[in-house]
Amino acid sequence: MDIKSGHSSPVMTDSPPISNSRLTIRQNRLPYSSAAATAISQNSNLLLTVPRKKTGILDDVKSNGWLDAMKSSSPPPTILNKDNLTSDAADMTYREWTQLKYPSALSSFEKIMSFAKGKRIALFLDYDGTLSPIVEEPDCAYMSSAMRSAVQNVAKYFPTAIISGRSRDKVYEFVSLSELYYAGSHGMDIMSPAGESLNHEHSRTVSVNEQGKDVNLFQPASEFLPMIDKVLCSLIESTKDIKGVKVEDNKFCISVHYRNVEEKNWALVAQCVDDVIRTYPKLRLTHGRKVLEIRPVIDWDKGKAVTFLLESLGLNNCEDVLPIYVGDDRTDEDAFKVLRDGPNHGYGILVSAVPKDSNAFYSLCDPSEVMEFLKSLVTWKRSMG
Ligand SMILES: O=P(O)(O)OC[C@H]1O[C@H](O[C@H]2O[C@H](CO)[C@@H](O)[C@H](O)[C@H]2O)[C@H](O)[C@@H](O)[C@@H]1O
Repeated sequence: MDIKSGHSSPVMTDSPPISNSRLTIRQNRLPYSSAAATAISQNSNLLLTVPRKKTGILDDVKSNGWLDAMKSSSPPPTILNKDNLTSDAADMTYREWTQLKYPSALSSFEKIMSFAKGKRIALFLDYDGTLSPIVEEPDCAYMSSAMRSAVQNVAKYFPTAIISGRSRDKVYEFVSLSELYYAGSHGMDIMSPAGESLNHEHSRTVSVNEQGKDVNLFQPASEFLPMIDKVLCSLIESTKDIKGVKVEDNKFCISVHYRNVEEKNWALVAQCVDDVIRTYPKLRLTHGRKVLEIRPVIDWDKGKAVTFLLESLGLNNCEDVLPIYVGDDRTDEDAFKVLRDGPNHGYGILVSAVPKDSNAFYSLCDPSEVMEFLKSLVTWKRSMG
């Protein structure tokens, strides 16, 4: 990769840049690592008494905490909505969390807007769990038309980008608003609205299908496409007998969903993924909501995509700019961190119905509150004249 410019550049890194809280298969030895395999092959007694892949998987995965990471990756459906909290205690804990740690962006709206006064707002929105509710079937994560209108309205006043782990095509199909910026594949596939440029020497112009309008693309991981395609085929093949698994092609990354897999088979899903990707040191694995995500080991994530887009929009390092990022997933933390610690100070807003630690400043409970927040932004902007 040879990307030279004043813009942030993706750089190959040797070790997987994953935070400590995020457990990975590679960091946590899985059953049947090469060391274990060597030990077994050197001891024929062991070979007889420890049947490969039958016992040991669960024990090893459990002792590494890896299965716990898979279990805790998404709140159970019973507590997904604020109206549905299972007990008064849970309700109280959530309220304390919003009061003491991550205040509601709706209750704090005036405070946020007093800080925004005289500033240009740039808006970044995650898709799944933020604009659409989490559902069992990834292909059915539709956005309501009310939410689409809210996004459309807010984009009339503020530059708005959708930043998603999904492929850009897929998220564009769901959102269907041509006036937005889109960053698919966790920011590795960035597209300007028609007629706009990303202002980067390595962006390229392509015609988009229906109306043949020109858009500008930036794809820092394009050299990994052949490898990702190969891994995609292997993963589809190796998991085909596990009921409920869904392998999703997100172009520059792959999602292996286990939401609909019986919990007793989660270790098997992990094993299949590890078996395939262990021979690809240029790929890394992260955890999403009941999903294992495989992507290239480049120094690029949703946070980098936010910085790139601010640069493209000429809003980088400007004191009169307030970026706001709304997201629900672990991968959104990279963007929250950039807005919290980087030169482009702004607000991360975590969408969560359960208390959790985050680099965000504020919180919203669910997509319906996200919609309310977007509408409030529009009302505020109109009231400013
Ligand atoms: O960055 P995002 O827009 O939040 O995308 C992250 C992943 O979202 C999707 O999976 C999640 O939502 C599904 C639909 O609600 C749900 O069934 C699944 O369990 C969740 O993990 C998407 O399918 C993935 O490809 C994205 O990476």
